[in-house]
Amino acid sequence: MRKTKLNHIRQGRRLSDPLAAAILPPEDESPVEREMREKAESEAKKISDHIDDMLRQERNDRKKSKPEVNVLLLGQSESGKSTTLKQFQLLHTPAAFHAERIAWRAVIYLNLVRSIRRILEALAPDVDTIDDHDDESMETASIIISSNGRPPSAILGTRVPKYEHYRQRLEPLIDLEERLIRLLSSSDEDEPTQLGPTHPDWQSFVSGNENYFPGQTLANTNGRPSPTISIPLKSQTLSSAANRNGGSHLLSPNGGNFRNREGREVSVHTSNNWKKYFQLGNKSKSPTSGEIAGWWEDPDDPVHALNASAPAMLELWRDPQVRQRLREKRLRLEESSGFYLDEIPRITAKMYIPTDADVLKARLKTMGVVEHTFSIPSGSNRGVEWRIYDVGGARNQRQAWAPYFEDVNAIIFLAPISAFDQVLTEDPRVNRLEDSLLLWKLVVSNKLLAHVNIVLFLNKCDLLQAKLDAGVRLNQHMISYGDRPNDYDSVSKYFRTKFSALHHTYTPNKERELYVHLTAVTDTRKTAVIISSVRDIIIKGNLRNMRLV
Ligand SMILES: Nc1nc2c(ncn2[C@@H]2O[C@H](COP(=O)(O)OP(=O)(O)OP(=O)(O)O)[C@@H](O)[C@H]2O)c(=O)[nH]1
Ligand SMILES: [Mg+2]
Repeated sequence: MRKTKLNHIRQGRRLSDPLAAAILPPEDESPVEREMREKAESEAKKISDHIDDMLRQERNDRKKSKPEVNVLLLGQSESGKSTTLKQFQLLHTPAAFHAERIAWRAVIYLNLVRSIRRILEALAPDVDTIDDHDDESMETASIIISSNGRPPSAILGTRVPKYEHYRQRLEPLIDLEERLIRLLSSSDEDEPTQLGPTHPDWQSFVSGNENYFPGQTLANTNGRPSPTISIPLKSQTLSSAANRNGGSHLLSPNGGNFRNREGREVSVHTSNNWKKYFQLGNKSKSPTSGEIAGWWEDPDDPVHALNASAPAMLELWRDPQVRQRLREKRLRLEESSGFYLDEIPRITAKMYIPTDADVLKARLKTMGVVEHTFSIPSGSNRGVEWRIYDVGGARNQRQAWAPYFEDVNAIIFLAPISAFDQVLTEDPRVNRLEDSLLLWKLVVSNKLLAHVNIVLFLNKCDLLQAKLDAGVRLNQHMISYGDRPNDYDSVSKYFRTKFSALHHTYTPNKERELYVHLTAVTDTRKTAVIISSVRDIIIKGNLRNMRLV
């Protein structure tokens, strides 16, 4: 019966399907041969079914894989981009954020030491002979520029008789600053780029050459540079870094003079490398006893030098003549990392562990682009994979932004509106607010970004409020403000209108809705609320079109 059927098929197919005919069993197949053939066929089927299963699984996995949202944080340097990223981390990956808290200790120490150095620089008796505009180390100083370009009180002012006394007592901080920078930027054998003059573009980098682009010399994918961070550095530190690495002197040491005016920056990788030394666990084992010990038991830990200088720092900061001199020079340390000055005993304590707020305030300038990924579950269980890119905002960093424009879904643009009386560190001829407005115009008018959701954070509102309360008048810096009231509500409304008008005029997509928030991104509670509303806007607005929800 079977033989007849096979013959029938054989004859039929022989004419119509040569392939089927070729794989049919031979006509004179013996029972043993048939058994072997059927066994082989069954094996082959098992393998084939297994492959089908795998393909099906992959297809399902692909369907199940999380949709992605790419968010770009943009804005000038010190606008609060990295702080916003930290808030996202705190909200969505709190365990990782807390685990890293201890590593920020070094940055906080460095910020504090730097504030002390800036105070001493400001108190130096013949400081008035130096033009404030040349001071690149005044990274976040808020110096109000009078009509002749110099603070009026810089010429005459309170003398601080104890200056020399403070200078001598605080001299160990110079070495400490150098050490902290060295520890933070200690090179790793495995890293492709190391700190030091062996870098071919080192010279142009330290000289602030606009054409310097880290991505051209570091590992680079899709035109996207490797992330680096940069920490403030003063010249003698740089020259000792050069010495250590066997390179030539770029700047000669000046014997640790506090009045060194040539603040420079040096870049180090953000790839967790800088966190390594200060992470709990690295130094927590005693080399002799093998017992677990706190860093405070390690005599080499920088906390000891800092702790020893604490009484002098406190005395300096509490000296009414010092405060008066800072007021006269209109040096607003609270606008930079000066906030640690109010917490000297806590921060210099041997067992100090940074709080969330301390980490949010820690200032570490970004160079290149830092990426942070996390998942946010949505209504359907799949959730959405968020990628947040934090870029360097200084002028010579902005060329690194463009490669990220292609696949971005949303932009959070930060404009620090308290900066209306400040100038750019990288170009002291440019008012910070003017730069923000210009940058904003470039972003909103960009055709590549025409269909990207844009959220605007008018940031540093807390500092704006304090500044206006202190009597600083907006119309002295923006003539167009005229004689409108100088209070927070009127000023913030004015800025909101100004930024919105630019968007309205220059956007290539007239349908695009602009979302504006008045923010103080160091404030965790308020920022959490804003972030969750921003998330909804991004998901519902932009991503609906992409069928991600
Ligand atoms: N008081 C106050 N401080 C803020 C606010 N936003 C940021 N800061 C502080 O300002 C400093 C600069 O903030 P960052 O987040 O590092 O600025 P950035 O935009 O990342 O700067 P770059 O990396 O140079 O581009 C940090 O010390 C922050 O803690 C704010 O709304 N209020
Ligand atoms: Mg940053």
